[in-house]
Amino acid sequence: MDEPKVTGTKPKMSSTRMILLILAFLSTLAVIALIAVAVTQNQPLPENIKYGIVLDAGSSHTNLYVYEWPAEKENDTGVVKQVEVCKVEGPGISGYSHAPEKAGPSLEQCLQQAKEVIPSAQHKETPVYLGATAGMRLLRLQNESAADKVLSSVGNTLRSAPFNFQGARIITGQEEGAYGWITINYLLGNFKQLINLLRAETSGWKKLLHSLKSLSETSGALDLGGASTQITFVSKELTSESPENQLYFRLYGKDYQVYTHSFLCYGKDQALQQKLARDLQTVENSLLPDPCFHKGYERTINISDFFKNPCTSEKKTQLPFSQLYIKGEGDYQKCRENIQNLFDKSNCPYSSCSFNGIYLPPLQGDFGAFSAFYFVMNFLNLTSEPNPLALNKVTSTIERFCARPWQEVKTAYHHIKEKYLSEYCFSGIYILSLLENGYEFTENNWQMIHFLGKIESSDAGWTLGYMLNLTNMIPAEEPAGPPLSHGSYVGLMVLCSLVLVSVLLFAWLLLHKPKCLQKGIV
Ligand SMILES: O=P(O)(O)OP(=O)(O)OP(=O)(O)OC[C@H]1O[C@@H](n2cnc3c(O)ncnc32)[C@H](O)[C@@H]1O
Ligand SMILES: [Ca+2]
Repeated sequence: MDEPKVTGTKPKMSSTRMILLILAFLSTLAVIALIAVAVTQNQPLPENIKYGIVLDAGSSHTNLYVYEWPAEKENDTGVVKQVEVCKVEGPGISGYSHAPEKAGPSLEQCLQQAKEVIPSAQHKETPVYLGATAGMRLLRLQNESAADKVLSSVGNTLRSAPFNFQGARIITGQEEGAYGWITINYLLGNFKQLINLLRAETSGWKKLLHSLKSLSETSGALDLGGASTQITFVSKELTSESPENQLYFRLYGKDYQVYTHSFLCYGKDQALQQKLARDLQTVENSLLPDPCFHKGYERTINISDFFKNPCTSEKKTQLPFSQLYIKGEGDYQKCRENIQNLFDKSNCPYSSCSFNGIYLPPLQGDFGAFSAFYFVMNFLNLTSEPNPLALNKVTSTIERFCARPWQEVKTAYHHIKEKYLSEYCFSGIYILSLLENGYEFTENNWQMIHFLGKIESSDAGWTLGYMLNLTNMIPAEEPAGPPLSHGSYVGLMVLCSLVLVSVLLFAWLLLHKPKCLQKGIV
């Protein structure tokens, strides 16, 4: 009698078990699908690269830079990098004042190079900017219409290139200083906030600690061009005495109070012109013994156009000769005394000054010194990092170099352009004088100066900061991003799924108490 009951319940039990088994199987499948979707959906997309071009039309020459960055990370810090630099043949654009129509065509070869680096599908959307610096500032002072013609010629050439032309203009000395400061701090990762560091998958503890140190610190910027020089740094003691030297930035959620000044005529070429103009005041005949050039070195200078330059015009004198013959003496001490006269320390209308009555708050923090600061110190082997050399070592090296006869120097460095080689002695002494007499660096804070040409693959200079600003790539506030990195996100998904499977399994075991387990428990 009992038998039918037994045979009646048995199939019912196994079908429930079957359903549960199917459910468990399906939920496992669902979890696997969930993980698969999470992994593939959040896979970093193949990188969409964007490009930008900036032409640095300096006084001595023009450089074209191509930058690239991943489109998705536009607002992150430190993602833009230089992928190409092209040196334009010939002089800087201000050197075309007598034939302005030739200024534009001089850029064509480098534009061609940019066309080859940037995929043609992206040419139209790639912005191109030209910023002219001190050479054009001087030309504008000397001959405004010539400066306009030069700018219009370069504008026409850039407009006819296949890129997105965004303008060709003379930037101010303030901009030049500020963008140089932005460039080096962006490249050094000094604008990085803690959240960015935690988000970055690649940053190890070492990197994290290094960046934590610099979280509250920025590096000052020292730029030495051919015609002007800039000093820019964050100063806590910045007063409102001289508003034209004050800048305020809010970058990535932090406020910066920055001091900047650009000294026109204090780039290394114009400083030499100024020095010669002073020498011409006292010269007795057309022969000038010059302690800033090597013994045995000779150079002839044409006097006719010499005083047309705004950097020398104040010193204009009538001379009974049209050519000046310079004869090198190679005397560090005499040259230093001669150059020191370029820095007028006699009058300061502010609480503290650098020179020529220009406000300078107390120097603060590290400084990155680039352009000719780097070219010259690098040639003299004085850029030693990470342990910068002491000031007395730097001075004695320059002194010894200047004392070497010109023939010996020429033979030792026959591969270096004679124009550069002949001026390293003057430039080395000028750099020391500018930093020590001008800005009052001493042996105590000299080692805060780091001479740098590049930071990773990018040249130190104002161009990157200029582009970052004009393309709105440096936000005022910290951009909101995903709270977790891709790796952490996938890990979390896997963990959640495993917990889910375990819970389901546990629930099933509780509901059904398989005999084997019951026995075990009993
Ligand atoms: O900023 P401005 O004043 O407009 O000038 P620039 O932009 O043309 O100035 P650079 O920094 O390019 O160069 C500064 C000076 O260094 C010189 N220079 C460039 N490369 C050099 C090298 O390898 N060795 C020595 N001097 C160099 C150049 O001729 C200038 O006199
Ligand atoms: Ca420059």
